[in-house]
Amino acid sequence: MPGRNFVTLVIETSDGVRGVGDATLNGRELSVAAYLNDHVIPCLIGRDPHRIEDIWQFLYRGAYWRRGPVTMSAIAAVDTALWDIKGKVAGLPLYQLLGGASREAVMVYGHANGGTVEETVDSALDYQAQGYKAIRLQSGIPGLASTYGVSKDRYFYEPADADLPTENLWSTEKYLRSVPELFAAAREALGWDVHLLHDVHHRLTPIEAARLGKDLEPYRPFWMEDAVVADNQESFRLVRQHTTTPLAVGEIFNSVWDAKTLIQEQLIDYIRATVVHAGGITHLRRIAAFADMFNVRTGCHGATDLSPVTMAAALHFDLSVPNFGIQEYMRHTEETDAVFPHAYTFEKGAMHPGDAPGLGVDIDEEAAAHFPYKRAYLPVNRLEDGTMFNW
Ligand SMILES: O=C(O)C(=O)C[C@H](O)[C@H](O)CO
Ligand SMILES: [Mg+2]
Repeated sequence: MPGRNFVTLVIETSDGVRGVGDATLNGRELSVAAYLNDHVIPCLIGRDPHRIEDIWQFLYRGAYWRRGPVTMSAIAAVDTALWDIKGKVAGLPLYQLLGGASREAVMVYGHANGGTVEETVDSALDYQAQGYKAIRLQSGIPGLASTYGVSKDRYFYEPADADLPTENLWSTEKYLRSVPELFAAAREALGWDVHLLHDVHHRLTPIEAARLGKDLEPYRPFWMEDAVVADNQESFRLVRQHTTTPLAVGEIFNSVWDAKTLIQEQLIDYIRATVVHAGGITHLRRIAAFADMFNVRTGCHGATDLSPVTMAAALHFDLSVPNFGIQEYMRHTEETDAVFPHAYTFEKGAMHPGDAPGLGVDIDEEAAAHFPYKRAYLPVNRLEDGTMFNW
């Protein structure tokens, strides 16, 4: 694909109905492609495409080796393509099969970023002028050469940027000083009628995250995302004890088990698991239903490494699910949009999946063939003394 890699699965039934699914795992794309080609696709031939649940269980339980990003992204692609097929056969947009619309459209948040506070606020004003009701703020950190989330381009961001991983340097002290200043300046410039979000990208300890949450409270952020690494879900207890800043986590989760304690103990407010990395529509619905019992709302990951196929699937899910919170929206380039013609639309800070049967998105394989795979790694992060750190 232009500027980045996507793994797209196309399933065609014996009646000639075509479904598409996204299986992209940024920086590790070929592992999912191999899992699909070598282990999943042979099991699909000859099966009834309408038995979505049975096929999901077959691939999940049947593999014996459960979960993990590679397995769950591959299952997600199959599941998404099968829901697309079911919608097309029924002649209905997917959200109708999921229970129908629970709202008119879904609120999305855009990404404002810049090298300095001024640049980031300027970018946020631009998003506000475009009608966005929610904006994520990421700014360069004084004293650090480069930081995740801060793009060189105002609209398009692709962190998997090099043939071998780029190495960034990190300082928690410098970072913790800079974010409250950014939020203060943003509230001053943008006012209070817009939601402001921030992504910590797993870089704080629980007590550091607690401090940042408290420091941001006066600016009423919509959420603080990925405040700490969630491998140990209990870590969030400490953050939760100290701050009323809402917490979001889960873009790297691949099953409900990654979030069980977080949800059950109400340690988070938003679950960010999404279609492609969390087992497709079928499994994401299960996560959302569980979360709903504990007042946790959805906030699906929607960076550009999630293809327009995932974007469409997420929008159908978002429109139908009762406990929808917000949807991340990072627009794709025009070239990417041309390869994936789609029915979804953006208007006044909200999106709608459209009413085309199925997902309402397809891949133009001829156009895609002009953009061969090119290895691209996500960056890595080190502390200033050279210690490997979280990215
Ligand atoms: O969109 C976000 O919140 C991200 O953190 C983006 C991720 O870094 C990106 O999807 C990694 O591939
Ligand atoms: Mg994130």
